Amino acid sequence: MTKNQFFCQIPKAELHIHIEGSLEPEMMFALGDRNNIQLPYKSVEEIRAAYNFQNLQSFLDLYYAGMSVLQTEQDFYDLTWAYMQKASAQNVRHAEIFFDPQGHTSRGISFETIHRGIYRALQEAKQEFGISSYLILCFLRHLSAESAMEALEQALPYKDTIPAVGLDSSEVGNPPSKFQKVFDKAREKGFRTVAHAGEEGPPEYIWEAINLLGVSRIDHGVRCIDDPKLLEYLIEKQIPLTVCPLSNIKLCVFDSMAKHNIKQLLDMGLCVTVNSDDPSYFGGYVAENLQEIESALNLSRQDIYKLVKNSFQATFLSVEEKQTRIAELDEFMMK
Ligand code: HPA
Ligand SMILES: [Zn+2]
Repeated sequence: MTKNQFFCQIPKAELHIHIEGSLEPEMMFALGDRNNIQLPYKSVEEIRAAYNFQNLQSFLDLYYAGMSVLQTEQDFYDLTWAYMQKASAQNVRHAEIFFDPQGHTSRGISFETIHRGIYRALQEAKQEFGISSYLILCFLRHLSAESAMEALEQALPYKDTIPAVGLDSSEVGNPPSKFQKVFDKAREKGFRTVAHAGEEGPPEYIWEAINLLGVSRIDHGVRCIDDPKLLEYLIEKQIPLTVCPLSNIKLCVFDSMAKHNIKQLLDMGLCVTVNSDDPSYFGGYVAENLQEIESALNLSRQDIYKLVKNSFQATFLSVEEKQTRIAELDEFMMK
Protein backbone atom coordinates (compact mmCIF):
# COMPACT_ATOMS: atom_id res chain seq x y z
CA MET A 1 0.00 0.00 0.00
CA THR A 2 1.45 3.42 -0.94
CA LYS A 3 1.42 6.30 1.56
CA ASN A 4 -1.24 7.97 -0.53
CA GLN A 5 -3.43 4.86 -0.39
CA PHE A 6 -2.88 4.54 3.36
CA PHE A 7 -4.07 8.09 4.04
CA CYS A 8 -7.08 7.67 1.75
CA GLN A 9 -8.07 4.29 3.13
CA ILE A 10 -7.65 4.74 6.87
CA PRO A 11 -11.19 5.15 8.29
CA LYS A 12 -11.55 8.66 9.64
CA ALA A 13 -13.90 11.42 10.82
CA GLU A 14 -13.92 15.02 9.66
CA LEU A 15 -15.11 17.61 12.17
CA HIS A 16 -14.11 20.93 10.61
CA ILE A 17 -15.30 21.40 7.04
CA HIS A 18 -17.25 24.41 5.81
CA ILE A 19 -19.48 23.06 3.07
CA GLU A 20 -19.20 26.36 1.16
CA GLY A 21 -15.41 25.95 1.34
CA SER A 22 -15.66 22.70 -0.65
CA LEU A 23 -16.93 24.62 -3.70
CA GLU A 24 -14.33 23.69 -6.34
CA PRO A 25 -13.59 26.24 -9.11
CA GLU A 26 -15.11 23.91 -11.75
CA MET A 27 -18.43 23.87 -9.90
CA MET A 28 -18.20 27.61 -9.21
CA PHE A 29 -18.04 28.18 -12.96
CA ALA A 30 -20.79 25.68 -13.77
CA LEU A 31 -23.19 27.14 -11.18
CA GLY A 32 -22.31 30.69 -12.26
CA ASP A 33 -23.33 29.74 -15.82
CA ARG A 34 -26.47 27.93 -14.68
CA ASN A 35 -27.60 30.93 -12.59
CA ASN A 36 -26.39 33.71 -14.87
CA ILE A 37 -23.98 35.05 -12.29
CA GLN A 38 -20.96 36.87 -13.57
CA LEU A 39 -17.73 35.88 -11.80
CA PRO A 40 -14.68 38.17 -11.83
CA TYR A 41 -12.62 35.32 -13.38
CA LYS A 42 -12.23 34.10 -16.97
CA SER A 43 -11.19 30.55 -16.21
CA VAL A 44 -10.80 27.85 -13.58
CA GLU A 45 -7.04 28.47 -13.70
CA GLU A 46 -7.60 32.15 -12.97
CA ILE A 47 -9.69 31.26 -9.92
CA ARG A 48 -7.00 28.91 -8.59
CA ALA A 49 -4.34 31.57 -9.23
CA ALA A 50 -6.32 34.04 -7.10
CA TYR A 51 -6.06 31.72 -4.08
CA ASN A 52 -3.05 33.39 -2.54
CA PHE A 53 -3.90 34.60 0.92
CA GLN A 54 -2.09 36.83 3.42
CA ASN A 55 -4.43 36.16 6.34
CA LEU A 56 -7.93 34.98 7.25
CA GLN A 57 -9.69 38.11 5.96
CA SER A 58 -8.09 37.96 2.50
CA PHE A 59 -9.47 34.42 2.20
CA LEU A 60 -12.91 35.30 3.57
CA ASP A 61 -13.33 38.04 0.92
CA LEU A 62 -13.02 35.41 -1.86
CA TYR A 63 -14.99 32.80 0.09
CA TYR A 64 -18.04 35.07 0.39
CA ALA A 65 -17.72 36.16 -3.26
CA GLY A 66 -17.57 32.50 -4.37
CA MET A 67 -20.75 31.67 -2.47
CA SER A 68 -22.77 34.00 -4.67
CA VAL A 69 -23.23 31.22 -7.27
CA LEU A 70 -25.24 29.16 -4.76
CA GLN A 71 -28.86 30.07 -5.46
CA THR A 72 -31.22 27.09 -5.60
CA GLU A 73 -31.89 24.00 -3.52
CA GLN A 74 -30.27 21.98 -6.31
CA ASP A 75 -27.08 24.09 -6.04
CA PHE A 76 -26.78 23.33 -2.32
CA TYR A 77 -27.51 19.67 -3.05
CA ASP A 78 -24.86 19.48 -5.80
CA LEU A 79 -22.26 21.20 -3.58
CA THR A 80 -22.89 18.83 -0.68
CA TRP A 81 -23.12 15.72 -2.83
CA ALA A 82 -19.74 16.51 -4.43
CA TYR A 83 -18.17 16.80 -0.98
CA MET A 84 -19.73 13.54 0.22
CA GLN A 85 -18.42 11.74 -2.88
CA LYS A 86 -14.95 13.04 -2.08
CA ALA A 87 -15.37 12.09 1.58
CA SER A 88 -16.36 8.59 0.54
CA ALA A 89 -13.31 8.29 -1.74
CA GLN A 90 -11.16 9.15 1.31
CA ASN A 91 -13.04 6.74 3.60
CA VAL A 92 -14.47 9.44 5.86
CA ARG A 93 -16.91 7.41 7.98
CA HIS A 94 -18.48 10.35 9.79
CA ALA A 95 -18.55 14.10 9.02
CA GLU A 96 -19.73 17.08 11.09
CA ILE A 97 -20.30 19.82 8.56
CA PHE A 98 -20.53 23.59 9.01
CA PHE A 99 -22.83 25.75 6.94
CA ASP A 100 -23.11 29.55 6.97
CA PRO A 101 -26.82 30.38 6.47
CA GLN A 102 -26.31 34.14 6.96
CA GLY A 103 -23.99 34.12 3.93
CA HIS A 104 -27.02 33.09 1.87
CA THR A 105 -30.09 34.52 3.62
CA SER A 106 -28.39 37.95 3.32
CA ARG A 107 -28.59 37.41 -0.48
CA GLY A 108 -32.31 36.65 -0.35
CA ILE A 109 -32.13 32.85 -0.23
CA SER A 110 -34.44 31.17 2.26
CA PHE A 111 -33.17 29.07 5.14
CA GLU A 112 -35.44 26.29 3.85
CA THR A 113 -33.78 26.27 0.40
CA ILE A 114 -30.31 26.01 1.93
CA HIS A 115 -31.24 23.35 4.44
CA ARG A 116 -33.28 21.16 2.07
CA GLY A 117 -30.49 20.99 -0.49
CA ILE A 118 -27.73 20.21 1.98
CA TYR A 119 -29.73 17.81 4.10
CA ARG A 120 -31.04 15.77 1.16
CA ALA A 121 -27.46 15.17 -0.02
CA LEU A 122 -26.43 14.07 3.48
CA GLN A 123 -29.32 11.60 3.70
CA GLU A 124 -28.47 10.16 0.28
CA ALA A 125 -24.80 9.86 1.24
CA LYS A 126 -25.82 7.88 4.31
CA GLN A 127 -27.79 5.52 2.06
CA GLU A 128 -25.25 5.22 -0.72
CA PHE A 129 -21.89 5.39 1.10
CA GLY A 130 -22.83 4.61 4.72
CA ILE A 131 -21.31 7.93 5.87
CA SER A 132 -23.03 9.36 8.93
CA SER A 133 -23.09 13.12 9.31
CA TYR A 134 -24.26 16.02 11.43
CA LEU A 135 -24.89 19.61 10.43
CA ILE A 136 -23.48 22.52 12.45
CA LEU A 137 -24.97 25.97 11.88
CA CYS A 138 -22.22 28.60 12.08
CA PHE A 139 -22.96 32.20 13.01
CA LEU A 140 -20.90 34.82 11.15
CA ARG A 141 -19.08 36.71 13.89
CA HIS A 142 -18.44 39.82 11.76
CA LEU A 143 -22.22 40.36 11.76
CA SER A 144 -24.23 41.46 14.81
CA ALA A 145 -25.46 39.30 17.69
CA GLU A 146 -29.01 40.25 16.60
CA SER A 147 -28.38 38.78 13.16
CA ALA A 148 -27.05 35.58 14.78
CA MET A 149 -30.17 35.41 16.97
CA GLU A 150 -32.32 35.67 13.85
CA ALA A 151 -30.41 32.79 12.24
CA LEU A 152 -30.96 30.73 15.39
CA GLU A 153 -34.72 31.44 15.26
CA GLN A 154 -34.80 30.36 11.61
CA ALA A 155 -33.08 27.10 12.53
CA LEU A 156 -35.50 26.12 15.30
CA PRO A 157 -37.97 24.29 13.02
CA TYR A 158 -35.02 22.19 11.75
CA LYS A 159 -33.56 21.55 15.21
CA ASP A 160 -33.77 17.75 14.86
CA THR A 161 -31.36 17.83 11.92
CA ILE A 162 -28.90 20.41 13.29
CA PRO A 163 -27.41 19.12 16.55
CA ALA A 164 -24.95 21.98 17.09
CA VAL A 165 -24.15 25.62 16.42
CA GLY A 166 -20.74 27.21 15.89
CA LEU A 167 -19.02 30.53 15.27
CA ASP A 168 -16.83 31.44 12.29
CA SER A 169 -15.63 34.32 10.05
CA SER A 170 -13.37 37.26 11.05
CA GLU A 171 -12.03 36.39 14.50
CA VAL A 172 -9.93 39.32 15.74
CA GLY A 173 -12.20 42.08 17.11
CA ASN A 174 -15.20 39.72 17.28
CA PRO A 175 -14.66 37.79 20.53
CA PRO A 176 -16.92 34.94 21.66
CA SER A 177 -18.35 37.21 24.40
CA LYS A 178 -20.20 39.14 21.65
CA PHE A 179 -22.39 36.04 21.17
CA GLN A 180 -22.93 34.92 24.75
CA LYS A 181 -26.72 35.52 24.71
CA VAL A 182 -27.17 33.71 21.39
CA PHE A 183 -25.24 30.70 22.63
CA ASP A 184 -27.17 30.73 25.96
CA LYS A 185 -30.38 30.53 23.96
CA ALA A 186 -28.96 27.82 21.67
CA ARG A 187 -27.94 25.64 24.63
CA GLU A 188 -31.32 26.23 26.27
CA LYS A 189 -32.93 24.91 23.08
CA GLY A 190 -30.73 21.80 23.23
CA PHE A 191 -28.01 22.63 20.68
CA ARG A 192 -24.45 21.65 21.44
CA THR A 193 -21.91 24.38 20.82
CA VAL A 194 -18.49 24.78 19.19
CA ALA A 195 -16.57 27.90 18.15
CA HIS A 196 -13.60 28.94 16.04
CA ALA A 197 -11.11 30.42 18.51
CA GLY A 198 -7.37 30.86 18.68
CA GLU A 199 -6.86 30.66 14.90
CA GLU A 200 -5.64 34.28 14.62
CA GLY A 201 -7.14 35.44 17.90
CA PRO A 202 -5.50 35.20 21.35
CA PRO A 203 -5.84 32.43 23.98
CA GLU A 204 -8.35 34.67 25.84
CA TYR A 205 -10.84 33.95 23.03
CA ILE A 206 -10.43 30.22 23.70
CA TRP A 207 -11.16 30.78 27.41
CA GLU A 208 -14.24 32.82 26.45
CA ALA A 209 -15.48 30.09 24.10
CA ILE A 210 -15.16 27.58 26.95
CA ASN A 211 -16.44 29.72 29.82
CA LEU A 212 -19.05 31.91 28.09
CA LEU A 213 -20.25 29.77 25.17
CA GLY A 214 -19.99 26.34 26.82
CA VAL A 215 -18.33 24.74 23.81
CA SER A 216 -17.69 21.01 23.49
CA ARG A 217 -14.81 21.59 21.02
CA ILE A 218 -12.56 24.41 19.87
CA ASP A 219 -12.16 24.90 16.11
CA HIS A 220 -8.49 25.59 15.28
CA GLY A 221 -7.31 26.60 18.79
CA VAL A 222 -3.63 26.38 17.86
CA ARG A 223 -2.79 29.62 19.69
CA CYS A 224 -3.47 27.86 23.02
CA ILE A 225 0.29 27.24 22.91
CA ASP A 226 0.82 30.80 24.26
CA ASP A 227 -1.02 30.09 27.56
CA PRO A 228 0.35 27.35 29.87
CA LYS A 229 -2.76 27.41 32.13
CA LEU A 230 -5.00 26.94 29.13
CA LEU A 231 -2.88 24.04 27.86
CA GLU A 232 -3.19 22.38 31.24
CA TYR A 233 -6.98 22.87 31.18
CA LEU A 234 -7.40 21.54 27.63
CA ILE A 235 -5.36 18.46 28.54
CA GLU A 236 -7.18 17.82 31.80
CA LYS A 237 -10.66 18.19 30.29
CA GLN A 238 -9.65 16.64 26.95
CA ILE A 239 -11.46 19.41 25.09
CA PRO A 240 -10.84 18.57 21.42
CA LEU A 241 -9.19 20.97 18.96
CA THR A 242 -10.20 20.61 15.30
CA VAL A 243 -6.91 21.60 13.69
CA CYS A 244 -6.65 22.35 9.95
CA PRO A 245 -2.98 22.22 8.91
CA LEU A 246 -3.21 23.21 5.22
CA SER A 247 -5.55 26.06 6.15
CA ASN A 248 -3.08 27.31 8.75
CA ILE A 249 -0.27 27.42 6.17
CA LYS A 250 -2.40 29.03 3.43
CA LEU A 251 -3.62 31.72 5.87
CA CYS A 252 -0.10 32.30 7.27
CA VAL A 253 -0.91 31.19 10.83
CA PHE A 254 2.42 29.30 10.61
CA ASP A 255 5.26 30.11 8.19
CA SER A 256 5.62 26.52 7.01
CA MET A 257 4.27 23.05 7.77
CA ALA A 258 7.56 22.18 9.47
CA LYS A 259 6.75 24.93 12.00
CA HIS A 260 3.18 23.74 12.70
CA ASN A 261 2.57 22.94 16.38
CA ILE A 262 0.18 19.99 15.98
CA LYS A 263 2.81 17.38 16.85
CA GLN A 264 3.81 19.38 19.92
CA LEU A 265 0.17 19.61 21.05
CA LEU A 266 -0.33 15.88 20.43
CA ASP A 267 2.78 15.00 22.43
CA MET A 268 1.60 17.20 25.31
CA GLY A 269 -1.58 15.11 25.48
CA LEU A 270 -4.17 17.42 23.92
CA CYS A 271 -7.05 15.83 22.00
CA VAL A 272 -6.06 17.22 18.59
CA THR A 273 -7.73 16.15 15.33
CA VAL A 274 -6.91 16.79 11.65
CA ASN A 275 -9.43 18.42 9.31
CA SER A 276 -9.64 20.28 6.00
CA ASP A 277 -11.55 23.55 6.80
CA ASP A 278 -12.10 24.82 3.22
CA PRO A 279 -10.54 22.11 1.04
CA SER A 280 -11.18 23.76 -2.30
CA TYR A 281 -9.43 26.97 -1.22
CA PHE A 282 -6.59 25.42 0.76
CA GLY A 283 -5.49 22.65 -1.59
CA GLY A 284 -6.49 19.44 0.11
CA TYR A 285 -9.13 17.29 1.77
CA VAL A 286 -8.56 15.45 5.04
CA ALA A 287 -6.28 12.72 3.60
CA GLU A 288 -3.95 15.35 2.08
CA ASN A 289 -3.88 17.20 5.41
CA LEU A 290 -2.79 14.02 7.19
CA GLN A 291 -0.19 13.20 4.56
CA GLU A 292 1.29 16.72 4.59
CA ILE A 293 1.83 16.79 8.35
CA GLU A 294 3.16 13.26 8.36
CA SER A 295 5.98 14.18 6.01
CA ALA A 296 6.67 17.72 7.32
CA LEU A 297 6.66 16.71 11.00
CA ASN A 298 7.92 13.13 10.72
CA LEU A 299 4.85 11.64 12.34
CA SER A 300 4.91 7.97 13.33
CA ARG A 301 2.18 5.46 12.52
CA GLN A 302 1.20 5.69 16.19
CA ASP A 303 0.83 9.50 15.88
CA ILE A 304 -1.47 9.07 12.88
CA TYR A 305 -3.49 6.42 14.70
CA LYS A 306 -3.89 8.71 17.71
CA LEU A 307 -4.97 11.70 15.58
CA VAL A 308 -7.55 9.62 13.74
CA LYS A 309 -8.78 7.92 16.91
CA ASN A 310 -9.15 11.39 18.49
CA SER A 311 -11.30 12.41 15.52
CA PHE A 312 -13.83 9.68 16.34
CA GLN A 313 -13.60 10.36 20.07
CA ALA A 314 -14.32 14.07 19.47
CA THR A 315 -17.52 13.51 17.43
CA PHE A 316 -21.05 14.06 18.70
CA LEU A 317 -21.82 10.36 18.07
CA SER A 318 -23.03 8.15 20.93
CA VAL A 319 -20.50 6.15 22.94
CA GLU A 320 -21.58 2.95 21.14
CA GLU A 321 -21.28 4.55 17.69
CA LYS A 322 -17.81 5.82 18.55
CA GLN A 323 -16.76 2.38 19.70
CA THR A 324 -17.97 0.78 16.47
CA ARG A 325 -15.96 3.20 14.34
CA ILE A 326 -12.83 2.96 16.49
CA ALA A 327 -13.05 -0.86 16.22
CA GLU A 328 -13.12 -0.43 12.44
CA LEU A 329 -10.02 1.78 12.68
CA ASP A 330 -8.22 -0.76 14.89
CA GLU A 331 -9.01 -3.50 12.38
CA PHE A 332 -7.57 -1.39 9.54
CA MET A 333 -4.38 -0.70 11.52
CA MET A 334 -3.81 -4.44 12.07
CA LYS A 335 -3.99 -5.29 8.35
O1 HPA B 1 -10.91 29.03 8.85
C1 HPA B 1 -11.89 29.77 8.99
N1 HPA B 1 -11.90 30.65 10.00
C2 HPA B 1 -12.95 31.45 10.20
N2 HPA B 1 -14.01 31.46 9.41
C3 HPA B 1 -14.06 30.61 8.38
N3 HPA B 1 -15.02 30.44 7.47
C4 HPA B 1 -14.61 29.47 6.65
N4 HPA B 1 -13.39 29.06 7.02
C5 HPA B 1 -13.02 29.75 8.13
ZN1 LIG C 1 -13.07 26.89 9.81
